[in-house]
Amino acid sequence: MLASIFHSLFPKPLSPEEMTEIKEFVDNAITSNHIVVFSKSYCPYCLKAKTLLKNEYGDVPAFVVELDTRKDGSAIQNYLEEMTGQRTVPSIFIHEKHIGGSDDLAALQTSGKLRDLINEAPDS
Ligand SMILES: N[C@@H](CCC(=O)N[C@@H](CS)C(=O)NCC(=O)O)C(=O)O
Repeated sequence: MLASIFHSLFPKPLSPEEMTEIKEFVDNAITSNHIVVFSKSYCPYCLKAKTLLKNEYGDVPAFVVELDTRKDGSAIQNYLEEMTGQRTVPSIFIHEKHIGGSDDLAALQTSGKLRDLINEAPDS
């Protein structure tokens, strides 16, 4: 218990190889899936975003990465922050475009733009 608190406060620095693996995993997730949600399993904003996507766009599979269930979760979160400027979860990508978090997703849905964004062909 104390050890796990210590390691979460002072994580072991990653080797360059581990960092490369993390970047490849994130970049590949974003380029290979129409919708990607970097999430935490206990996060209410994440649940709201995942529920909206499931209820409204269940036919478009979303790739969900629960950062709190992975050893490399905080390294992924650091990389996402470096890439997008956003540290909070959910961090959502649609057709490789970073659209933000749960509030941004909900605003896009309310304005009617989310459907267009999800339906739009990736290379159009
Ligand atoms: N307004 C943001 C709020 C997101 C938010 O506050 N998420 C919390 C988790 S519930 C967070 O990322 N906290 C920092 C962390 O977990 O590292 C949204 O709509 O996505």
